[in-house]
Amino acid sequence: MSDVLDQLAQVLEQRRSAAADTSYVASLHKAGLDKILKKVGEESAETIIAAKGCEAGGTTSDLVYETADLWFHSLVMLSHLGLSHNDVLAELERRFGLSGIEEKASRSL
Ligand SMILES: N=c1c2ncn([C@@H]3O[C@H](COP(=O)(O)OP(=O)(O)OP(=O)(O)O)[C@@H](O)[C@H]3O)c2ncn1[C@@H]1O[C@H](COP(=O)(O)O)[C@@H](O)[C@H]1O
Repeated sequence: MSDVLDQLAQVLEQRRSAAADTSYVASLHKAGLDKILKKVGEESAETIIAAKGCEAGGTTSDLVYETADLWFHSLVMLSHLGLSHNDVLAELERRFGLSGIEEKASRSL
């Protein structure tokens, strides 16, 4: 499945120099970081609402759809700043197996 992320990262990179009137991603890059962050914020809020709806007995498909929107716009944000999902995956890999409780305790030493 990470093939999808690799392929999407390539497309997002290409869109940094594409015409804004033919591509949604290019239009976000052209509009700039503040516009991209606004979309990340909106999609975060929509994901929270979908998760609450899910807990209240709503469909899981809404939550999956909104989370995909959030991930997608987060990937555009990373790409805009010269980063990719690989940077985030490397950080998750570094943390893998490290208990969150132990990590927090080590910060207060
Ligand atoms: N995965 C996505 C993807 N997910 C969501 N979206 C778009 O993100 C937008 C979500 O915004 P909203 O739901 O808030 O809708 P909106 O009200 O129209 O948005 P605004 O006008 O408020 O900005 C919609 O236009 C969706 O179509 C995506 N657009 C593109 N991709 C991928 O990016 C690739 C490149 O896209 P283009 O750059 O458009 O060719 C595509 O081939 C896809 O793989």
